[in-house]
Amino acid sequence: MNGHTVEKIGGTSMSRTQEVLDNILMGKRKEQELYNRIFVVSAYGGITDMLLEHKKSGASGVYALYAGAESDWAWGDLLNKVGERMCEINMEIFEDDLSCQKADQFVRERIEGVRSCLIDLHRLCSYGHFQLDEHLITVREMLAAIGEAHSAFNTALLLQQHGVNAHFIDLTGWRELDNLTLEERIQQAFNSLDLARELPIVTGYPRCKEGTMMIYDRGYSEITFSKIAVLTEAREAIIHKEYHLSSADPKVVDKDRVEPIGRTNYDVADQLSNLGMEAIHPKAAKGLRQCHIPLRVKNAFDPDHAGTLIDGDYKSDTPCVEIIAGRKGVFAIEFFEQDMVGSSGYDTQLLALLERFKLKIVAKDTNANTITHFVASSLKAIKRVTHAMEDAFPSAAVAVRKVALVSAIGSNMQVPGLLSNAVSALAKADINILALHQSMRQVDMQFVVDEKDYEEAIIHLHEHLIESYSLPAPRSVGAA
Ligand SMILES: Nc1ncnc2c1ncn2[C@@H]1O[C@H](COP(=O)(O)OP(=O)(O)O)[C@@H](O)[C@H]1O
Ligand SMILES: N[C@@H](CC(=O)OP(=O)(O)O)C(=O)O
Repeated sequence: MNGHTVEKIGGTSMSRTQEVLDNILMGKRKEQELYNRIFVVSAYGGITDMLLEHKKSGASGVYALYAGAESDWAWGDLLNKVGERMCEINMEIFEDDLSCQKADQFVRERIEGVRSCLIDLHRLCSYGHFQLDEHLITVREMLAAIGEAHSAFNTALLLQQHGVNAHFIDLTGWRELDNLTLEERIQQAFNSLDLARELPIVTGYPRCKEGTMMIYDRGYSEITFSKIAVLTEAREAIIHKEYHLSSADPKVVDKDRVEPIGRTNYDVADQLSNLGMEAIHPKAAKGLRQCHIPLRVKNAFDPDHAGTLIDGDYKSDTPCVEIIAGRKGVFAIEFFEQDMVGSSGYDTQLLALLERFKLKIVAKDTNANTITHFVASSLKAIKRVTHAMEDAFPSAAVAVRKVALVSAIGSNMQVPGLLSNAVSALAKADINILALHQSMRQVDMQFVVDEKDYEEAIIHLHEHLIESYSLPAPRSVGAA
């Protein structure tokens, strides 16, 4: 294990550049304290959404317009807008004209390079021998890369202006003819770096043989971050976020009511990430967990606070709920088939269909004749899969409903009474529970509610299970 840290700055935080510079990148650090850190940066907030598609609403970005080919040139107009937005960001960051010009020139080169590839591909595909579908994943990779190249280039330039020996580490493989694996690309970049004297600012997007977007898709910068931490044997991995990892989303529960979480474990982090909260990408957590590298989640704007320490072994001393988290916009696909009773194999076939249409399963439940999958995907994909289910099982009834999931999560929840408290908190708030799940490991209790009840459910569960919760007194042996 080495003495350095690997640190990731998310897109929302990156947009507050001056604060990031004052709190994280430089702060009050003296010369030597600036080094022995590796920074992995995400694209500025909203940029990847414009390049690909909006992460939450699904609204089309350049990629979606190009892939959909609904309008031949709409993607080009949007690509212009991305370039303009990037140059606006440059202007906000760089006070001197020379640096701003350098940053604008960098943006122009990348945007125009990608544009000419996309136009050429369009032309090639007009002959029919080249099929657009076969190249879309490469298009997606190329577009995504521009966002992180921009933010990493700017951050390195800004630090150099402040006298720091910062290096722009471009893992996007721009105009490089090699075809390296992720591991090879990282090793190649870090082989010749002296971490004691050089501060690497690394693109959160890496181009690699495996296909970053194909395997990890959105949120990929956390994979890069985790792989770098593992390969360079970091002492600690740190994620800087917009908020403290809190007992509930501070945008839903009043900021004064939520508490930062001091410690938790990777099991809890997986549950959060499954709900889309992305405390850390599950595939990123795996590498860190296996190499025993502790992960710290810090609030980018509260630098003196130690943040949340996540490691493999932690269990809270007393049983409690640590976080209330949830996800809106989930579709419940209910598959009802009376012939299912007593026979097996239905589940395997349904899973194969969900896999074929690349639907992300967030939760599922089953009984004698019904299997319900709760999935997070676009309505278009849901319609496709339900039609496929109806075709494959003509006598089954398939119903779809939009719902929300709300979970109470904790590293040690094995105490009687928690579930009944949760259910009564929701009942008191007049919230109808559509389904509920709890596994025997008892790291989470999950409630399915109508989408309109999402916020209220989080607020009430937080109030009753965290704010005003005290452990039930143990029952004495022999009590009546
Ligand atoms: N328990 C929680 N603690 C902190 N933030 C949360 C929690 N649940 C949801 N969030 C939301 O997560 C968002 C932060 O997302 P984040 O992944 O940090 O963005 P980025 O990666 O762009 O920095 C915030 O907008 C916040 O509302
Ligand atoms: N910018 C990319 C990669 C990423 O990880 O971003 P963030 O750290 O802001 O979630 C995305 O939006 O998918």
